[in-house]
Amino acid sequence: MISIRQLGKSFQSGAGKNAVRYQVLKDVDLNINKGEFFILLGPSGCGKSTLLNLIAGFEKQTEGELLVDGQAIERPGKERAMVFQHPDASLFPWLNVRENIEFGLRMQGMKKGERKAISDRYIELAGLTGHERKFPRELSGGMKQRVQIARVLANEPDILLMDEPLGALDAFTRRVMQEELVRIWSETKKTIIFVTHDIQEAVLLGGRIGIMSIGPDSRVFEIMDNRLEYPRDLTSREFNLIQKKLQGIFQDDLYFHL
Ligand SMILES: Nc1ncnc2c1ncn2[C@@H]1O[C@H](COP(=O)(O)OP(=O)(O)OP(=O)(O)O)[C@@H](O)[C@H]1O
Repeated sequence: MISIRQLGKSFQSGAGKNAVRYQVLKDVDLNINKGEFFILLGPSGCGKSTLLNLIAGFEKQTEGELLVDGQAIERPGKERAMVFQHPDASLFPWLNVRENIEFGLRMQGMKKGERKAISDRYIELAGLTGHERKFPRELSGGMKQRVQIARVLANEPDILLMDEPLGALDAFTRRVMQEELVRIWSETKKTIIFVTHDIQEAVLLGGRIGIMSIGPDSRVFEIMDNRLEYPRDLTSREFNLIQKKLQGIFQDDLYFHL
């Protein structure tokens, strides 16, 4: 579904004589299949968000090829939706939960009855039943994130791009939301590309885990298969083996010289 070949992205800082180019990504090769839960894992600053922004069409690559269903990505598209770490940045404070979820549908000119049928479905799926009339300021962090996910899903994208969507939540809420996300993914069969720097979260969620090297010139240098059954047991021996294997990669001196 998503095919990435020899992808590179550099940014220029400063101008004229003082201009400096920083090559964030170089030679990224990656295929992501329809319906998979794919994790991009790497330390802070390695370029995970940059790669996600390229797939979203928010940025343009400087080298290489990025295709979705055989088409080059030139700009953001309805079939790709981003879920950000901080829902406050994307929710409208003057709209209640239902109105926020229906926003994109209203912009498309969809009639009220049709909109309600769709928002009902995603309100239920995201566990927001009973909170439809609340405004963002009246919601907890986890609930706001549920609204953002429901709103994105209501627009029926094929691909969900999630940039550390649970990173701002407390540990307890984060665990609940991780489980919820697995449930939503298995019920909707969406393709998810999920960015994290948390190894445990990667093992808990990912079917495949793409491990990124430290920047500059970052790339996905290894893809680990994770065939553990969902929902996953954090305390199981198999879970801990995969987690340890990943920790080993990041602690190895070789990692810093990739
Ligand atoms: N618009 C930009 N202009 C210049 N440099 C940028 C820009 N966006 C990102 N970078 C640089 O690219 C590098 C990778 O940033 P990016 O946000 O993709 O990393 P990340 O792995 O998502 O980090 P984190 O986990 O901390 O969010 C950083 O060195 C950053 O300074």
